[in-house]
Amino acid sequence: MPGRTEYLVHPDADAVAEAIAEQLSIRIAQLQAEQPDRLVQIALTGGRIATKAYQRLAADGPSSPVDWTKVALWWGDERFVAADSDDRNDQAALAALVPALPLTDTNLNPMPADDGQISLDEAALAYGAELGNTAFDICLLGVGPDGHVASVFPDHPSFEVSLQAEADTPVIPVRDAPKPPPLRISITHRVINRSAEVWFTVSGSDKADAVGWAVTGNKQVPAGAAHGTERTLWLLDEAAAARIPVDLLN
Ligand SMILES: O=C(O)[C@H](O)[C@@H](O)[C@H](O)[C@H](O)COP(=O)(O)O
Repeated sequence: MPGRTEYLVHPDADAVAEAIAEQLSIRIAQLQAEQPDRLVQIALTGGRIATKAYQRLAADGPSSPVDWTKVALWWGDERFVAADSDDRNDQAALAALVPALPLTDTNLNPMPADDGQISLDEAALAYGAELGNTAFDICLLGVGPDGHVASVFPDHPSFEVSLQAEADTPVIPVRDAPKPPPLRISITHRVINRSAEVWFTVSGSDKADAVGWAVTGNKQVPAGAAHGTERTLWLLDEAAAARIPVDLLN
């Protein structure tokens, strides 16, 4: 069952990135205070706004209220390219966070890269096995202008497969993605929707239609079919929030 939905609208993209970083610090620290004996499970997203938020978290560094040694970082999707490719979603996050925070390999769960040995299908299966039944405390999701989340695209086989994913295939290979590069690995709606909290991170007027569709329950867009079991939080700038019905914002 979907939990409550909340909206935090900020003037511009920089303010949204600040808010994502601040909200993450607060919520992770809260979870750690409540349950000190376990790792807090976070799924990261690629995208410009999330990257700015990671840089902000890194800048907070030692003054952060979060015990980063007790956080597990996952990725919601990845471009199936070489490990050192700038095209990978994890590169920006790792470049910002790892030098600044006490994160070691035990905290990091990047998706497999195309090393010329592992196939796309094997990579998706391997990540699914690593993930197992993990339910994210927070699953961050960027949103494309078409309403895609992770690497699940509208009017594309990935969406149907994502909605129908079985427990033993929580992570899927994606081919012919409409946004390059064409080969990708993605968590499915099964995984997204078992997260306690799903946080959408969105900025820019080109996202306004997609946001409007998603928040009014349009199940034809991947973002509209994604929600947290406890909370779905939209972190947006005013331009991206332009088509959210006023009564939802109040
Ligand atoms: O794998 C990708 O191609 C990106 O990660 C992509 O899915 C991104 O998350 C959204 O398009 C939002 O990106 P922006 O925040 O940059 O608009």
